[in-house]
Amino acid sequence: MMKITGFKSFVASAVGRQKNLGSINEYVLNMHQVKVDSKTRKNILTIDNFAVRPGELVAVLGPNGAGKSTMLRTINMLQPYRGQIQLFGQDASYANQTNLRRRSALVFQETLLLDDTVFNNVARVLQFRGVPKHQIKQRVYTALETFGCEHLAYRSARSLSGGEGKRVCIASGLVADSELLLLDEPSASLDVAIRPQIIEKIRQWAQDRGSAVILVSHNFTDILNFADRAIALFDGCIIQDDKLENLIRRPANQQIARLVGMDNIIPCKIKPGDRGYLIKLANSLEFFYPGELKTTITACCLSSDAFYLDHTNSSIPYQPGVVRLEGRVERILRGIGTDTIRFQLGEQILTAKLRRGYTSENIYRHGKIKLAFSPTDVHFV
Ligand SMILES: Nc1ncnc2c1ncn2[C@@H]1O[C@H](COP(=O)(O)OP(=O)(O)OP(=O)(O)O)[C@@H](O)[C@H]1O
Repeated sequence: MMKITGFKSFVASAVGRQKNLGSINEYVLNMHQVKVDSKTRKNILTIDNFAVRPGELVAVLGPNGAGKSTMLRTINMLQPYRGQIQLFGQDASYANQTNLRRRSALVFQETLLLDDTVFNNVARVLQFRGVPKHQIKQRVYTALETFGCEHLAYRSARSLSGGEGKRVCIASGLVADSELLLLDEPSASLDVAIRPQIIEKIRQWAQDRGSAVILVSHNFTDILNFADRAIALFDGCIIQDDKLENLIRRPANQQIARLVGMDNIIPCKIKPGDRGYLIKLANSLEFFYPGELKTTITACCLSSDAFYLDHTNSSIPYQPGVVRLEGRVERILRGIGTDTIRFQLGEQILTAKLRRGYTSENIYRHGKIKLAFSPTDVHFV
């Protein structure tokens, strides 16, 4: 009787909390007002709201020490926290944590394997989840094969190289087909040639099984190949949570612009006019911007692929919708298909990416270069 009363009050309080956190099956993860402190430091993590739907592929970006690993550990209930975390519709503070852990998997940044064979390390994950014995061998081999380590099955985990160990950790993390995968730098210590394949295999594996993934990575190529959505974490707080494309093209501030590798971040001043704004860049270039802008803007971001070669006569100084400029070529970095041109404009060095055919014939180091861009390709922060 006591147990039933206890259960009823647990359900009632869980239902109360649920109102803050949305409907039960809509999300695999829902964080609300979550704070993590350590003994020596406050606010390692401060997440107001963050939710992940089944099957979503979310990347987490942030500089060293931003709180990315802490975030994954907190979601995996390895870190004390205040606030509300709901996993698979259940409040993580009150539900059976072992059951919740069986439905998610964390691949740590460090290679963590027990002193046993590779096969036994991976098989243990399935044993912990109560998978019938007769299924274990085949599932372990499928995971090992997918991540290119079936030949290591009976090697001691201690004898593996860094990259081999990492692949075995990925196989262990994915073998149970969990509904939520938390991956902390899965491609770190993998060689450059194999990295895109492994990331693609993780993506494919997750999509085939409808698993949601939260991927932490410093490697921007991994993120581009993997995620649909990305969050930028600074000082433990989510600064931007957006489609990956928006995060790259429309970063919320200069820090994120730098983090996503925005090539040209140019300080600017803006002056309101009749039909828009006059933009004065620090390198003395001025142009007219026809849209709405916030008055707090301090810089203009221009992706290197927004530039194109200006073949027109520069005696036509102004044409609506086009900004023209003349710079001095400092460096030409030859690439496949496109060349990267570093050029000086006023006091600043800017970067343009141009199609190879043009640059090899017409552009020389220390020569002049005439470029143009559209004001609508500029993003202001
Ligand atoms: N137990 C702890 N005590 C004190 N500070 C801690 C503790 N755990 C983490 N931190 C600090 O919290 C911050 C976030 O650490 P975390 O490992 O989550 O960062 P990260 O974004 O994963 O960094 P990296 O990209 O370098 O792996 C760091 O400044 C770290 O030093």
